[in-house]
Amino acid sequence: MNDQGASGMVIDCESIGRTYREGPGKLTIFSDISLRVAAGETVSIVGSSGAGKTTLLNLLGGLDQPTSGDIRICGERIHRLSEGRRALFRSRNLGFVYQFHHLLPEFTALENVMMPCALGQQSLKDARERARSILEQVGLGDRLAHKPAELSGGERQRVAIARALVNDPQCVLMDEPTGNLDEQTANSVQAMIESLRDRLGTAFVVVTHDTGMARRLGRVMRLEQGQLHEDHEVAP
Ligand SMILES: Nc1ncnc2c1ncn2[C@@H]1O[C@H](COP(=O)(O)OP(=O)(O)OP(=O)(O)O)[C@@H](O)[C@H]1O
Repeated sequence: MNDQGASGMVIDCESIGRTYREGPGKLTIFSDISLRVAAGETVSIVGSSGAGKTTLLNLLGGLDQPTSGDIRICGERIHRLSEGRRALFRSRNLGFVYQFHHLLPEFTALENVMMPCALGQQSLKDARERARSILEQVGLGDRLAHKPAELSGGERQRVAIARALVNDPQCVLMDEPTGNLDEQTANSVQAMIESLRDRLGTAFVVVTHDTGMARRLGRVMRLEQGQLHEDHEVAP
């Protein structure tokens, strides 16, 4: 696991911008966004559709390159790493959860959660033990051998969260983690994220349209018209 760099921040981005080419012109989504997230902190990012929330999350996760500015994750400028080193860095330090679980249908819950361990140094036995333990922590100790089709929507999302946590990342990036769930299931997944946050000391950055969930998770930032600012109306 990397340390958190000189600033002590898990995420420290300074004045980042992302511009897309659009035919002969350019589309600037944002040009000057700064964000710092401390170890164990949970930050939700809200904002209207098309504001650039997913774009920002992809930059934080090293899945996209900024047009300008500096992104440090655990002290490392990920956008400057080669593709191979970036992939390794991501697998060691970051976890990802999306609106749709993206589990592999032919594998069991346990095998799906073990997958990210394949990039690491762990033995198969250690990886299985780690995956089993994290599945127990998300309340799925009795669903290890179930394939995704044999799980409910909420259970699948719990498996996806367990998979994001299996390598003990410093930070988990979530894009609409409850967006595909009914209200009751969304509430239970949200409660689980809160409990993991309190127990594991992992930082979470959660993109969501659910301002109620954002408020309950803690610090809320709003991305609007290219600006990211603290949202005190939504904040508790
Ligand atoms: N690869 C791309 N090329 C050009 N434009 C893009 C690309 N990816 C995203 N965009 C544009 O960037 C803007 C921001 O998109 P983004 O998906 O980040 O918004 P969002 O805030 O996450 O929206 P939503 O809440 O609807 O998911 C949109 O106008 C989108 O059309």
